[in-house]
Amino acid sequence: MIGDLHTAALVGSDGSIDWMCLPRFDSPACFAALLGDEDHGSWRLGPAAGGKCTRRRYRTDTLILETEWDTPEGAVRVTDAMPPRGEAADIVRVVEGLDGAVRMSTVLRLRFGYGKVVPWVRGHGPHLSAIAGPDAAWLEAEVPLDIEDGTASAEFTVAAGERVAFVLTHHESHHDRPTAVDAAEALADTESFWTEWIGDLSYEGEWDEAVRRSVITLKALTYAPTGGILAAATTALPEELGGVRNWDYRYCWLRDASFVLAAMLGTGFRDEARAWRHWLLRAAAGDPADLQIMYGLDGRHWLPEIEVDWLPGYEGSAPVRIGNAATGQFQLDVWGETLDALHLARAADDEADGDAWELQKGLLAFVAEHWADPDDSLWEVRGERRHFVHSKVMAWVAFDRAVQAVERFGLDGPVEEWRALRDRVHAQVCERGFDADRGTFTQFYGSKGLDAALLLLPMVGFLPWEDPRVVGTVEAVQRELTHGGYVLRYDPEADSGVDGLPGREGTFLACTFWLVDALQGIGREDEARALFERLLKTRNDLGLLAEEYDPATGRHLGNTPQAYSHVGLVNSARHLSGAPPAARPRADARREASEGKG
Ligand SMILES: OC[C@H]1O[C@H](O[C@H]2O[C@H](CO)[C@@H](O)[C@H](O)[C@H]2O)[C@H](O)[C@@H](O)[C@@H]1O
Repeated sequence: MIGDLHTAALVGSDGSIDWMCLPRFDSPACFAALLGDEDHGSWRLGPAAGGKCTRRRYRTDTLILETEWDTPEGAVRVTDAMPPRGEAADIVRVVEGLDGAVRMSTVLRLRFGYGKVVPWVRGHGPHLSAIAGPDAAWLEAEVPLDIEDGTASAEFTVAAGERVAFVLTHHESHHDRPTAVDAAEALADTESFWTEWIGDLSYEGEWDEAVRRSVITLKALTYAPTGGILAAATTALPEELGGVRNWDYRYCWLRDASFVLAAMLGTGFRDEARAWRHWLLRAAAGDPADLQIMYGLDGRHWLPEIEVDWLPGYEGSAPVRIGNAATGQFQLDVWGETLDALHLARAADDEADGDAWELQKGLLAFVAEHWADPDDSLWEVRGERRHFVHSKVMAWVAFDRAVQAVERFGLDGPVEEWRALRDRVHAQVCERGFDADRGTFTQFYGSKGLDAALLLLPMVGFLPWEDPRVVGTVEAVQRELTHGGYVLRYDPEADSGVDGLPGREGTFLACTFWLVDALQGIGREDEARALFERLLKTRNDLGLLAEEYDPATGRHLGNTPQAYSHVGLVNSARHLSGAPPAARPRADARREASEGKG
């Protein structure tokens, strides 16, 4: 991935950019080969003989990608970057001869509108323009280009020490052509931006390189103009190859963003936390009953889900979806996660209240009225609504953080009512959500299934780590919900199918990081470390993680790179390096546990 905090592009190991939406992450793609073939839009730049690179890496602590090929003719490097956004979006690609003289080729197929629209492509001396509908792009190339059927291509030779630069600039078609950036200056600006940004990192634990790459990836998934945080940079990468579990993640989930915020605050990035809080206050303004579980990058509410029939999908995994119908779901956990994130922000930042507290009181009134309703859960199931245990626990979190806001921070509110609600939810979960015969909490009240989200119960302070019900749950998840040593979110076949979808899916990387934290929390540190090391090996060659992983094939599944997974990596590294594995549980929960009460 390269990106400019407005959008991102995915570059293959063959030097082809196969995914890119312009001008924003959630705009229609102009390169959609990832979900079809090269005719759905791609830009290849590499040796004319083709093939995968010999090696690639990010230039230290930046999003500047260096891809190198060793060939029989010599060696060559392509450096790709998107400089900080100025007048327009730019992609800079610089070919550099390292050894010998290598024959190179480039083929640019711009296909706007998710691969459907072939633009008019015209040459203008040393550059070309491509225009269709609202989109226009200009390519500055230092080699002559052939143009045929909307495709621009060139073959050229680079000898050691020579450089050939390409700059692609996008703008709305009704605007004049923006000033093209200078490739060398743009690379220098990109390097300065990232190097300065990472300077705020306060992490001093083990696995420093992996943590640095993960926080850079999280930053790259933020939309700078609004502070919104995306779940992932792609749509429709399948959770099962050939299956239908293909969703659009180019939006801001309150849950995912709350997790990112906690990881960012834990590693010293307060500006991002503040920007996200402002985004949240704008997005959630209005009636608290209308709070959505997700919004667009700018806080927009309407994200209708449609299926794109001209894209065959990644390795034939159809449908390709744009938009996300989960927008309209009731996921009770989101209120708890949002209130927890604002609670964390309050503890870290003096400016965190004001309007934010008024919003929180409104959210609490809603939870007080609806915590006993069945919901769609954090897994956004498309089956029947249930009384999901994790959702109820997050309602407990909502009231717990409200009580703490009054007790610790002196804010105003009906604290007695919140205390009473907190106790009622706690008692109900312990009575109806725990299966004493199996010694574990269950996915929903009365369920025979398990849920990896139950690993979070001690993390949020619902019960202490040493409580036998926590230990039993961690052990049950490890025993029954793992595949090849990695954790599934839940068993889609338990309870006659909970998610309403056909097929199965890969193991969920965020949940596997939660198991690392849980093993450490219950005192099995060696196992936690071994699992963490194994998880690090699932990163791709650039340190990136998708949403899911198939241990049988060693392949990533689901959208990529995914914020959830990188949050998991950062948090587990912090915990294993000595940060407490959770906000410490309430003293009274500890006491109740030791007295054997619910
Ligand atoms: O499994 C069905 C659901 O899958 C997606 O949701 C998942 O991704 C979200 C974004 O990272 C995450 O917040 C959620 O916990 C995950 O289950 C998809 O977005 C849903 O539409 C779909 O129903």
